[in-house]
Amino acid sequence: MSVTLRPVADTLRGSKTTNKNMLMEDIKRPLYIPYAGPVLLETSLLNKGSAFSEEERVAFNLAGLLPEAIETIEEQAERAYLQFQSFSNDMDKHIYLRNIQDTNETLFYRLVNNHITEMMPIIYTPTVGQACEQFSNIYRRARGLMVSYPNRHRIDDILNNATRHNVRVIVITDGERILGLGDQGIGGMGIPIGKLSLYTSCGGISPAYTLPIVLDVGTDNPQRLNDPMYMGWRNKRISGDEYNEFVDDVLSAVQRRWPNALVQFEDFAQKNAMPLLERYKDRLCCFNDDIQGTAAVTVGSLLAACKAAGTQLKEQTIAFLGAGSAGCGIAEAIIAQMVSEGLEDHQAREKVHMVDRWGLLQDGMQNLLPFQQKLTQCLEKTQSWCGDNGAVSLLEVMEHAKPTVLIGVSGAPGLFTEEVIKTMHKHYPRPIVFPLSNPTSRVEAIPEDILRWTRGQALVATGSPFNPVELEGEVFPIAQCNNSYIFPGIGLGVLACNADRVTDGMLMASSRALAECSPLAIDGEGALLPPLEQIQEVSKQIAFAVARAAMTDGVAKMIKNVDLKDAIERQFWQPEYRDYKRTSF
Ligand SMILES: O=C([O-])CC(=O)C(=O)O
Ligand SMILES: [Mg+2]
Repeated sequence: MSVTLRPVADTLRGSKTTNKNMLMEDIKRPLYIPYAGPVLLETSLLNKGSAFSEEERVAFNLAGLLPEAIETIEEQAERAYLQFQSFSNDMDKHIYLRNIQDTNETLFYRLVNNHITEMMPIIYTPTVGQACEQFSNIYRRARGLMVSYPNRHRIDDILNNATRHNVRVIVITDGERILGLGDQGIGGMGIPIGKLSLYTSCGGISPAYTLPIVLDVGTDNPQRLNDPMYMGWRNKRISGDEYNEFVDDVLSAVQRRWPNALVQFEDFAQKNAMPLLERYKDRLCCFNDDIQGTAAVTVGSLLAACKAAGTQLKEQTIAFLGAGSAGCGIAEAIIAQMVSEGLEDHQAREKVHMVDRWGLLQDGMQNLLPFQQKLTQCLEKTQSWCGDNGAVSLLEVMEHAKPTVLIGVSGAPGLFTEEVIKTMHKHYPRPIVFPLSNPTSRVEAIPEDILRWTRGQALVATGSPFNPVELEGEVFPIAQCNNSYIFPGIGLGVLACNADRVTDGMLMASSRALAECSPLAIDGEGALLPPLEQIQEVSKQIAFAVARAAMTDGVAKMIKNVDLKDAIERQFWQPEYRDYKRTSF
């Protein structure tokens, strides 16, 4: 079933102004542009292809460069969709869409927005994972910035070469932990490109404001290093001081060049992800999507599930498989929410069980990272749970802690076994099971199995998209609990109120706003998360909550008396062609 979200303009407080009209006026205003002829056709942000009008074809020296027919964007999108459908495999579809993105961005977004449910898995998870692995093999055109270590002496020059000048959102990776696929070197660029496509498609951030960056610091992936096609710096990864100084230099240069840009850290390896976030969160407007974005969407989904069941998060007992920075980030966000519901910090921590490859995190364990040390269980509680080797396995946690919620962020496929799930179900009739690892090939268990093992009683959400499951005549929709429900709204909110930091309060606000949009929470039945067709409205609601939290936390530089919902509507870019007027060339 589907729920109709009221448009953000109706649901949010404030005067009833005609946001849509204001936006249409902006679109109607002509753009004065300094390009003509083939250069204009090759400028992807401005190209309209066959939609250039007769007057524009004359004014911009395009006569004879285009077919006779003058088309609307909708007609162009229809043709592009037919071509898209003619490809039988997802990689070819991905290459095809990326090509449209590189030649006509407005058309690309119109097409994607028209078919968001079908195309999101092609431009984003899971197909983007394969596109990262094969990045050099399928390479066509330059996009974004590749800042390589050998070029470290000219970082400012590199940033000056960006084709976009007014950059407001940057997604940056060093390609070391791409989804669950490990080190892909510069192939990691596929991820910032895909994430930023969603910033535009789902969050209405103009593509002119977005910039993907990959830090080319080498790769330790032997397949990439030995591949004659590999296009990155053919070198082992730099590390330690060398790495930190390089990242510092790049981020300082970014801050000088675009002081107002939001920086999203993406798919850094565990050893760097949390330290980078700690180093920059009070210096830059930034967040780490894998730690904080995943945490926000997971807490939002859990809040929705609890609301539907008439309980609170503080009443749940949680188990994690995967105690890396993403898992621990989610755990801390869950604990913060439980504390806000009235638990003491230590009571909340007792409810959260982190299991990694060495078993349950317990007091006194060797080699724990600082963020893991806060998430151990005390030995008095767990000593009777131990197996023969002194470690406590996931199965033993299921047996003894009797969790109601199981979250997988391990990147290790198949570890939610039948025995694990059935043990959980034995103790709790309606288990909540979120195998979140991406892409599809890394999922801890497939939804169909989990539902079969629990006779349809589990509430399942995954990180990658899965089709609904049919079981004994019933159809179960599978929510995609992916940070893509969160980061576009955060970006929109940050831009709408000119925030200069991303605070914990803003992230918590994004979770709560998402939970408010859940069909299951609203109606007590249906999908846990809203359908993708509603993602733009969801992003606006999240943006509103995020901007309000930014104001409360004193990090918004919004001019007084500006209506926030207007600011969000006005910020929201839609793929429409604008009229062009010629300026002097
Ligand atoms: O990209 C995605 O689908 C979610 C994500 O951030 C990750 O798995 O690293
Ligand atoms: Mg990621």
